[in-house]
Amino acid sequence: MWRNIFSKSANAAAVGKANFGLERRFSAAIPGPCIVHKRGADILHDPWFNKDTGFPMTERDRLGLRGLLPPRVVSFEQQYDRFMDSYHSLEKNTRGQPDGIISLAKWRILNRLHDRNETLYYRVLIDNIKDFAPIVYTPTVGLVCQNYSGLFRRPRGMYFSAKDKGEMMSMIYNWPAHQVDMIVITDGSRILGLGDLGVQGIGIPIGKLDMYVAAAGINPQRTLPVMLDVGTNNPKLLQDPLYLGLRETRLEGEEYLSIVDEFMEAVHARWPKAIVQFEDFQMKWAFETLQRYRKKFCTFNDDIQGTAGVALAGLLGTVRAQGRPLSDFVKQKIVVVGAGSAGLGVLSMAVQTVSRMAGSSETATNRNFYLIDKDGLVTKDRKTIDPAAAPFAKDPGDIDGLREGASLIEVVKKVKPHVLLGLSGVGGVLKAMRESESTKPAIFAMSNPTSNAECTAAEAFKHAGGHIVFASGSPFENVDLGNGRIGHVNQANNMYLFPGIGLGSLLSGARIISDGMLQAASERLASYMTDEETQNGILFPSISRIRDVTAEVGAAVAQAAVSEELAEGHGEEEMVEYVTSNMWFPVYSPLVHEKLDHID
Ligand SMILES: NC(=O)c1ccc[n+]([C@@H]2O[C@H](COP(=O)([O-])OP(=O)(O)OC[C@H]3O[C@@H](n4cnc5c(N)ncnc54)[C@H](O)[C@@H]3O)[C@@H](O)[C@H]2O)c1
Ligand SMILES: O=C(O)C[C@H](O)C(=O)O
Ligand SMILES: [Mg+2]
Repeated sequence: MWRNIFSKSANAAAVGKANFGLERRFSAAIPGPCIVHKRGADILHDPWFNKDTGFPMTERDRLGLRGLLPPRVVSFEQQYDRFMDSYHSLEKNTRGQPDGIISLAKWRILNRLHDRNETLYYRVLIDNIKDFAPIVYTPTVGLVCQNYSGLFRRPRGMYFSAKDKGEMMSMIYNWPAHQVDMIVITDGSRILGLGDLGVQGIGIPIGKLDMYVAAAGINPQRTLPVMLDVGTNNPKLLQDPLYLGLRETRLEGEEYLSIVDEFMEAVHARWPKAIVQFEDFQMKWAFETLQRYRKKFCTFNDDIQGTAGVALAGLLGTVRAQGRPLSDFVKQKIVVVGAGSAGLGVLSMAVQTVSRMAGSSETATNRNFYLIDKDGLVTKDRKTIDPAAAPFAKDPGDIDGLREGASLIEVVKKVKPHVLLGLSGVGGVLKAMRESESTKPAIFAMSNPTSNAECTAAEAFKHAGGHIVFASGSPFENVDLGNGRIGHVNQANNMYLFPGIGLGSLLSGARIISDGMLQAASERLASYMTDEETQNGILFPSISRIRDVTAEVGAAVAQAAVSEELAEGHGEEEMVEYVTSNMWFPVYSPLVHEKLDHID
């Protein structure tokens, strides 16, 4: 019933019964044969096809592998168990060492498997997503990026640099896969909350695409991580002899945009339907590239749009957690700290939602939202204000004694917000939240990685009170509040949405990714939780349910695309089933060799 509250929702309309008319893009759970164009040792060295000791004898004969492997054939299950045993031994052997050392050791063992045998890698990742996501994704991926030049062994993905200008249209054909569906690109300029890491930021697209495979069932052979190396302004990296990127300061202005334009043209010339996700671009380029490409290509910016959808789902969940009707969202007082791509993305989606609920214009619905950046409360009195932040600047007449640049603590004390949402990496305000007007105030410490979180979960429950709702961008353990009470920790991370946004767009064949599709994604995530869960402060599902959540989100996105006539129709009832049945799942497929000169 709750799902129908958004009466103007883009996904509300049931759509026609016709199939999308697309060929099935992903292999189904029962594997069909897989065509390979190589033989012998070349297959053993190709992680897409390698089965290690798992090649059956018939296949060893067919592919010229006899004698290249020890004679015993080991089953997939045995290989799986052997890997997990090694992983658990590593856990035991590193116990007591510093966290960073342990995390990197875990990342190395997983990365070695990734480089050797992708089928086994993705199977262990999917089955153990709760334990492995914090290693291949946030927070360890941040540490990997920081140490990337030293950790580098084998390349993964593609690197387009400022030196490749004029070459990209041909370079794109160097990528070995015939079809690419999903691309995640970064220029390394704002990696999590760690700043400009230049070429080392490639770890982020790799980690995001791992989540696409694990959560959305995108075939890994159809994913492409991309680094756009336009230099770095990080003085440490510029002086580091081991640094693997261009040792030049970043391109700016038209020079910068011409590189991104060339990349986008090259990608879409080869794979016209590929979806491009922009990730961890500094704010000015995040907004600029989104506006530049979103009407022309199927593309979205995860930090602006994915984050906004996840935060909105959490904000709506907070209203439910407070035992109030969803329509009370229009009355929620929300303080957002951080006026960057993420904070502004959240605010604009929240404003759109309030204006839809209240049936009023967006300018009239800003009253309850407060924006704070490194210079304090953002008001119209500010001398220079970023155009993207301007719509959220407070009217000095509206802020009841607060002034331009008021500190976070002043704002929280005065406003007594229902929700404090951090996307800036700054903390220190928790005690003030005790004075919130809400019976169940919410704290969203969304900055990543863990070291940049606005506060830890334990600090939040200790200082703001055991009754709060808490969510963080990076994972924390639940908190023991004593007397058998548990402070539940939610992970408010865009990983709950971007895989479904990509999957739903891909399967529907949508031409672009519209606001309606993003809104549908967010609402489906919000409605995924039961009333009982939200009342217990559980706003987001456990990550172990991420494949199921992603199927739901993907279906909502596809339905919204259909109802906006951005894609062709499909019956609502079958949509989740259709999406689920198109998810790739890692099993060994029989390999069949085909000579390349037999292909047209
Ligand atoms: N949980 C998630 O899903 C998620 C998604 C996107 C971004 N993030 C995290 O959010 C953070 C910000 O990302 P972004 O893209 O908006 O970055 P950004 O660089 O565009 O913006 C950072 C903002 O923080 C503000 N800031 C810096 N110091 C401050 C201070 N002392 N007090 C108040 N504000 C201050 C800056 O003025 C700026 O407005 C990063 O740590 C990122 O990892 C999390
Ligand atoms: O990468 C993440 O974990 C979330 C988000 O995209 C971020 O930039 O922090
Ligand atoms: Mg990001």
